[in-house]
Amino acid sequence: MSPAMSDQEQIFQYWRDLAEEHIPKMGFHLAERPPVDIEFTDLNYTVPTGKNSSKLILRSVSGYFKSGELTAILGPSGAGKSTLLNVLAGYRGGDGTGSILINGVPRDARYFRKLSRYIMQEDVHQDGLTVFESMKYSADLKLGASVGEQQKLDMISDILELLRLKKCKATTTNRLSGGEKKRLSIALELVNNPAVIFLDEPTTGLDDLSSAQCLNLLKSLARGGRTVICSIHTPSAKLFALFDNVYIVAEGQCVFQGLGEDIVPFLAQNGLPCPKHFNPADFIIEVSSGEYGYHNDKLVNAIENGRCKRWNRKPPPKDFTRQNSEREFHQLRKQPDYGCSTWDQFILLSKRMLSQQWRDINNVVLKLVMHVVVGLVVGGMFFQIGNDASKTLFNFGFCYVSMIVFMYIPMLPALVWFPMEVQLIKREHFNRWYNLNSYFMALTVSRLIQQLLCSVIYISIVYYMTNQPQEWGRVVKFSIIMVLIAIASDAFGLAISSRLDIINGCFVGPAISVPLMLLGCYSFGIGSNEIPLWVFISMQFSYLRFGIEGIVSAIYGEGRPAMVCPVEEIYCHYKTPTLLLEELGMEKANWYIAATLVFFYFILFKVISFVVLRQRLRRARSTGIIWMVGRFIKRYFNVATH
Ligand SMILES: Nc1ncnc2c1ncn2[C@@H]1O[C@H](COP(=O)(O)OP(=O)(O)OP(=O)(O)O)[C@@H](O)[C@H]1O
Repeated sequence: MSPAMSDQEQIFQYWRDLAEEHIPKMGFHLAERPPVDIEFTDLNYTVPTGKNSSKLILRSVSGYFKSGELTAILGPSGAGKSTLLNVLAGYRGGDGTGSILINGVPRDARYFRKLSRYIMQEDVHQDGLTVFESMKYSADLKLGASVGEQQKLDMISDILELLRLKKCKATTTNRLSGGEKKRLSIALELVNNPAVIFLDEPTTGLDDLSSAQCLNLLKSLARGGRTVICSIHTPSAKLFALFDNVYIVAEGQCVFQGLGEDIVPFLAQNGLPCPKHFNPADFIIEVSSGEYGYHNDKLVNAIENGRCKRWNRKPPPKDFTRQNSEREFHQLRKQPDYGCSTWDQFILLSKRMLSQQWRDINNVVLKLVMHVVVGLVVGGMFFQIGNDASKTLFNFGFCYVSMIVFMYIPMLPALVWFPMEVQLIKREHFNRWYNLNSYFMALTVSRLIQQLLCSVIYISIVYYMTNQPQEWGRVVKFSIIMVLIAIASDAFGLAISSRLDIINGCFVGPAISVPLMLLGCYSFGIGSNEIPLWVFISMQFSYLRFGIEGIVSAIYGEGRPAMVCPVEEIYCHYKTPTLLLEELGMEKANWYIAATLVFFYFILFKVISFVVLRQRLRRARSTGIIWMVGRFIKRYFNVATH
């Protein structure tokens, strides 16, 4: 060590030399990348906080993040680190202003997303898949058929080796430790060798050793010519020495940008000497938090809110030329948005969803057993009444109960499961794994298979036990309408939960079902002529109305002959099915129309959840009706906060 070095510089040098020995070497398949430098100027970002109010989170910040460097965005809690990262990655951009240049050219969000990856703070992974399978799906989706099978396997092996995940290759993702989950998040995004990697707090929840290993890995990725930018909470001196560039944010403004070891002279120049043996990262964060009085304006001015490059004195890596980068940019523009076609994505996603569903064997068994038990209970309660003319109204009760069973059983799991799934979709879709069309098609198909199986089990039990008409036509029609109700209810649950979180969704879903059920049965006992016009119009919005019409038509419609009146009964009022249909207000009900309308609602709910999800993934603030409905519910009926 040079004797001319200050104490802090010597400490820095010591940690840096030590870290150098631990930086892993890149595998063959993570070849070096041409440089992608990011420069931003006068970036402002505002979020709405109320009807007429907003909050300015980023205030005219500027900065320069070079390729080949590991950059840390540091700052006190709430300073705006994650927001800056989100805006730079393009994850949020709704109400932002300012310029972002990529290699000196204004960022085109669409192309930029092809060369960057964003690793979010939450390590949510696809349950039920092993580490290797997750990597394989990632490779198949992102690289498609353009890369041979053996090449993909070699690449996966390289990445798993680099991230020390080889030993847990066969472990399912839900059994991984926190550090392993974090490394898997990084591994999944390394598959197509991105040039820019954003990471939101990659060391949160990790112990010192795992944090060091994680940052060493990021450093090695940066060495390969990538631009690696992460937000991070106060790192130890040892970790801090790993960063090539640090960007400190306080109150949405930049208070320092440059080499970590230059923080000490920078602060000293501004009359804030860092105590000896004090971690400069801790000190500047304490200063910007106001521990030693208010100095932020002075620091922001000194660093020109990020415009000053004086402290960013590290030369850019030599090996990469801008020419290469421009060539790569040009090629990127020609590349399709996704690694494989919509059809291939659909096949891969369906395969993934189906294997996840069937591997969660406890859930499959629970669903099947539940349908058997409910079937036996309903069948037992309405035992052998289907052809008994003295129990016709009671049998109508069976039809109604079956419809409610097929509404609640598919809807409630969708309300609970989908908000969690949305977090995964956000990550995978943002990082260009697949488009939403193929995801939705795969989701629909994969859920349909289990629903069909469960429906067949329930229907076989109840239809036989309750002695409904043993005519094939009626059996088929009853089964079809029941399955349609089930899939429409599942789609209804997904439509709600694609906008709301679990708590609000579980409140709103059943609450909306109540009027739908009431509208479904409104005319019972009064006949169709007595229905007020406004109720009649409202009834058209209840898919359950068409559901019950379909069930009743299948059982009693189309000229069913008179039922058997038991000898012990003197008089059976509803012996003739047409009389029952009149009293129910369903004399004009037609099974084909009812089935078509339930199917129409299924499609409508699917379209709603698709549009809502697309809007959420785009992260654009719109004034659309769905956004407003979501805001309204969150604002005035948010049971999650009460
Ligand atoms: N949608 C929003 N509505 C209102 N305020 C918001 C919103 N998003 C962020 N903020 C506020 O903006 C500020 C910066 O948030 P951000 O998450 O970027 O901070 P951070 O520096 O990453 O904090 P931490 O280190 O605690 O994660 C915080 O005060 C936060 O409350």
